[in-house]
Amino acid sequence: MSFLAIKDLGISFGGLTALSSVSMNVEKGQIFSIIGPNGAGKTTIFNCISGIYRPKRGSILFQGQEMVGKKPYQAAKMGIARTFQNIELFSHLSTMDNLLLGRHMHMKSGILAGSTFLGRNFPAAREECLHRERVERIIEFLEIESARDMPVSALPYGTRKLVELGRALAMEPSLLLLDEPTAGMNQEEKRDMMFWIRDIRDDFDVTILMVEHDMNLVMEVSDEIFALNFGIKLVQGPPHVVRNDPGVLEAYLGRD
Ligand SMILES: Nc1ncnc2c1ncn2[C@@H]1O[C@H](COP(=O)(O)OP(=O)(O)OP(=O)(O)O)[C@@H](O)[C@H]1O
Repeated sequence: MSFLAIKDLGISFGGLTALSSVSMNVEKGQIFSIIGPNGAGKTTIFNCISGIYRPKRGSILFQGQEMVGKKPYQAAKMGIARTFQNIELFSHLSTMDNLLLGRHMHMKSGILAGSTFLGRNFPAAREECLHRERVERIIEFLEIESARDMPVSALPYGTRKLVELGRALAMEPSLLLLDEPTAGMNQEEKRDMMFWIRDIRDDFDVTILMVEHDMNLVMEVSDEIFALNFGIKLVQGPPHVVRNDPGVLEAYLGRD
């Protein structure tokens, strides 16, 4: 059974069919990209997987469990974390605090209890230390030490993207959904992001599902690619197959 098996997924908004009978299989440990022109339905697939949208038809089996009907917090508890097209962080809080919030669902005693007990022997304080250690590891891994205590609002855009990625990692997901991880980045930041994505898969033992417009990055980093247009599957396959698919070429370059 596939790690993530999407079958016959369909959803409409008013008269607009955003996804029409979409099926795809993602295997454990893959870097799997979803591509397609603007409005093709890519983010809608993410929203269905993470419980933000409830599809009208079809099923989404994640490690054998049905996700359709689950709420976003349930998807998170089951090991699905995501980043957003437009960065979603608490901009007045520090990098550290944003990442600690990512650990929230693993906390037994809550952030407040952990940070208000002074004695290190209180269970809540001990737990808080463990969470901070985990977060420190992620900060080190993403090389954002200099941003640790700064409010997110004061950070450059590329660093904020990394903080959002760090917060998703802090949730210890087994499936990470990255929605346009390099949007708004310069070439150097994009290259760095490509290495992060590979390293994250390898070091954090996480399967990565990514929506991305930068075709160079997609072709270089993906094990498997799913292309769609107008909510309809064009092709699924490894980069060399998708790159040469006539339907994909037409969707991106036009008929002529
Ligand atoms: N909540 C919603 N209400 C109405 N229409 C929606 C909603 N969510 C998505 N759509 C529509 O569904 C279609 C697919 O949108 P989606 O955001 O999934 O596209 P996308 O492939 O991610 O596009 P982009 O690359 O521009 O982000 C679009 O026509 C969009 O306007």
